[in-house]
Amino acid sequence: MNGLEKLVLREGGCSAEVYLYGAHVTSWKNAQGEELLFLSSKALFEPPKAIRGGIPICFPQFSNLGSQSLPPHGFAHNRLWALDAHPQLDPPPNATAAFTEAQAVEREGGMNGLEKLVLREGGWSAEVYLYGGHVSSWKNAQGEELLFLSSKALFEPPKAIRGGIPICFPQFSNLGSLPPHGFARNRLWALDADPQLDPPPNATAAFVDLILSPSHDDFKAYPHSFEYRLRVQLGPGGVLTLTSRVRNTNSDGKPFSFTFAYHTYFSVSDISEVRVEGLETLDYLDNLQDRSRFTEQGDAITFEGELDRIYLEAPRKIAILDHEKNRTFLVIKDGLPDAVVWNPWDKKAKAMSDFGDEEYKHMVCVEAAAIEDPVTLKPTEEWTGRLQLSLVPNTHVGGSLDVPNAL
Ligand SMILES: O=P(O)(O)OC[C@H]1O[C@@H](O)[C@H](O)[C@@H](O)[C@@H]1O
Repeated sequence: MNGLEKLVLREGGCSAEVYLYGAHVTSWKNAQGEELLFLSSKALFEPPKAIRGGIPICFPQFSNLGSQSLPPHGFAHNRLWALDAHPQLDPPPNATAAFTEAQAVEREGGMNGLEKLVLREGGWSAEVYLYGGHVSSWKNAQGEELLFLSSKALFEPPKAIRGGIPICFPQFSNLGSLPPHGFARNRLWALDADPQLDPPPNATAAFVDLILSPSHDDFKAYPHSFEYRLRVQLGPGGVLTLTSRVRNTNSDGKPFSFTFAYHTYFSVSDISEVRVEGLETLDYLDNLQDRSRFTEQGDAITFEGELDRIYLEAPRKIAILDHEKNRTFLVIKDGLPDAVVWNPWDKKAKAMSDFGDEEYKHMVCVEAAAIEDPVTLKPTEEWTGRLQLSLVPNTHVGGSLDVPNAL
């Protein structure tokens, strides 16, 4: 209500709602959806007024039984509470009980005061900025950063963050009238209080749900109503999963189309030692040659210069082998038929103000995407595009790297 943030707990068909304002439980429903708490139809969700109904917390004073200087029932019910990242209380013994993502998610001030969420799971961590719905960091249990983030990345809206996982939506590159890569990466997303998606079955996974709806200006440039929900989840073994759900909420009965990419920047030790496997023999559009169509000939993609290609109908799994680090990134994609591979090399690196001259040596973008056939949604239809990233050791077989087995 009134933009106040709430958390929704769900368990076995039952649900409860908790507002950060007042730490106020406002709803408790049985599996038949019947409300069990009273909430006045005239309740105001307007701080500093307390919410009439639900479970207000009277603290540090009940009624007027105390100091005259405290308001009746104290002040806890009129304050904005925060998610507690270190609750010093065990999770519920019943693993199916719902508890807030506060268990493993910390809300912190990031660069330039932009807010970020930190997910933690088994020593691994990931960071997500509300600005851009942008994953800026993914670290293993040894604290090594697995995503590339430029030392010159600007955290200055409306500039996109250079590195991590920018989201290209509703347009990839300049394939349309919108700014390059659309606008999702330059907007402030909100925490999604009602993600309409069950919590991960594994209760230990840390996750956060974000939502983006078009602003007035976005609507002028892209005249469609949509809800874009993004879940970022860090699961056991450090598996990082991004699930995007875009719904057409147009009331004019019109469909709309978009192109999309998870523009993932992987951190690699030396680009000239990197191989991308899984895209061999595919057709691709070469962005460096007016998007002309070619067929990949080599047995893996290696890098000796600038490369900027859209591989069409790419398989679900792609591997990025980092020879020097003896490790492989596995990219698993669903709902995303294409895959972009990009390295700017030296000249283009120098031309980018938010990218170090030599940094192209330590990054490669492999982007799960939907480009050649734009996604079209009729009103009420929803599209899901999922990206799953994991890290495995390289397997050497007779001197060559045997990734298909790992896949
Ligand atoms: O500088 P931007 O807008 O973040 O784009 C970076 C690159 O993104 C890639 O996805 C494109 O294929 C490239 O052509 C582009 O240069």
